[in-house]
Amino acid sequence: MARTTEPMSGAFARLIEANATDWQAYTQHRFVRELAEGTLPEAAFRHYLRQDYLFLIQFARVWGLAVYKSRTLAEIRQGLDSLKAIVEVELGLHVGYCAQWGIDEAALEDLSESRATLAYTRYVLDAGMSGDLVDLHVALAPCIIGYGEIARWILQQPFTVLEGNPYADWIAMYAGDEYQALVASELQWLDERLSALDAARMAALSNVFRDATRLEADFWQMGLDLA
Ligand SMILES: Cc1ncc(CN)c(N)n1
Repeated sequence: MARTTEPMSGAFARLIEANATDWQAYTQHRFVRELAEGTLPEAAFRHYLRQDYLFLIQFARVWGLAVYKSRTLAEIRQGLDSLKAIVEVELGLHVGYCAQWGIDEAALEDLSESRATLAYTRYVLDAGMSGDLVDLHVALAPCIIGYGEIARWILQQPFTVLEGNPYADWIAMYAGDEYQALVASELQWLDERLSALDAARMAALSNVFRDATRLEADFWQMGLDLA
């Protein structure tokens, strides 16, 4: 598990710096702190897990859109690999994990999306539809890179308790090497693309990043509120 949070230094870091307050409100949200302490009410976590299943389905559509928005074969492969990873691996793991929390697959099939899930997922789809592949990846960054940072942050906090913490598996999954490698490759992709852009384009992307970050924070809040 990754136990250090080295500060980011590439072009993507500029998006975080420009939206530091929103980024902190998301990555250090009360939901995250209570996960780390193991004090999060289980009903809140179950609600989050259910909605996250619906989130992942929409997330698969986002990668389908990324394939469509690709200009090169390498980009098509990247989108396709991510789409396959969600549909063939992540959703299966999520269903298995939900079962451990007493949520069976039939119950997942029956769910309807909360407003926070709708708002966030459709925002990302729209950012991709109306923009290009960079807009799409920037809208996804709070999701992909954010969870990696959250897991690393949790491991560094003095209040974090892993022993006997019902959420320890969840923390380990996002702090684990496999997820952290995904984060590193997404960061590299973004750093390469963003470093070539001018200030006006970066300012527009910063707004996309800010909105998606706020919608991630709302997703945590939705879990706390059981909304
Ligand atoms: C809402 C949300 N955001 C991010 C992730 C992790 N990619 C997730 N599973 N769910």
